[in-house]
Amino acid sequence: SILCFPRLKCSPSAWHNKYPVAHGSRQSPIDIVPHQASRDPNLSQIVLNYDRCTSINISNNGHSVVVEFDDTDDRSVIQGGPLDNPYRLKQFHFHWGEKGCEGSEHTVSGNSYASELHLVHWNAVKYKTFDEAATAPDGLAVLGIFLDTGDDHRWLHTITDALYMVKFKGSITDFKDFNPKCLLPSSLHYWTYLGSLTTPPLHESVIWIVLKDPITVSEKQLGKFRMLLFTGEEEDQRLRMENNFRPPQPLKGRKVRSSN
Ligand SMILES: COc1ccc(CNS(=O)(=O)c2ccc(S(N)(=O)=O)s2)cc1
Ligand SMILES: [Zn+2]
Repeated sequence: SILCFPRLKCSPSAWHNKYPVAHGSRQSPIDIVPHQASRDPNLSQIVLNYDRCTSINISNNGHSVVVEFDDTDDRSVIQGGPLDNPYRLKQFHFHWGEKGCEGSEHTVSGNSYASELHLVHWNAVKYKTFDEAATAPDGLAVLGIFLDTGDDHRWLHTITDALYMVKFKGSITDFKDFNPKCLLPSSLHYWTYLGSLTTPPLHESVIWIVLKDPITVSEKQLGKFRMLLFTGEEEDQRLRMENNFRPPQPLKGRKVRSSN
């Protein structure tokens, strides 16, 4: 369909043609309505053990900018909360808009944030590889963090300073010694629900943990993400990477739980 014309980006509303699960029963993102979320006293706090994490590289995959980690052992994991065992950190990436009032994937009572950071983890206790976990109902745990605009974020410059190196789709460069702990808000209070990847292949394999409190970054810092391109160096068309967020999907009876 025209919505998937090779030169144009394939829009979310057309994804169902190639990925019928796009109309599935546990798709992400969703609109989170705080007072409709059920406080669950059995939900413990989430624990992030990122102290020995090993970042490897930063790349532009044509959808977002991605920082990948060494996930060959349990050196950096998320556990607790809704998770039955530790999940290994594999990568983090961002979603953002073309202006500050939209860009996040999850919304809160219909309101968008300027951007959303996703830290992707996989269940290496139950599954042998990330790809196997990515197709299992409890295979992935993605920690979502909202980005609000305001003052400069004191550590985000380590990422935004590297973005010029990965301007084009398919570019990649070393990115060592980055600990994502510096991108966390002060509170780890969260909402959690069962969902999916928000980009194709849209696998319904994600336990979502969305932090209630946003971090603050400046418009200037966010603007640097918008100088990335969806297109490769060899392509004649230059499409700026922005609005790489999927809109909220039907809840279809799912329950959103809230930590205390
Ligand atoms: C088996 O083949 C596969 C398996 C898995 C993927 C995507 N995996 S991924 O971690 O890059 C993510 C994509 C979107 C993410 S979001 N916005 O929901 O956090 S995470 C691709 C091919
Ligand atoms: Zn994402």
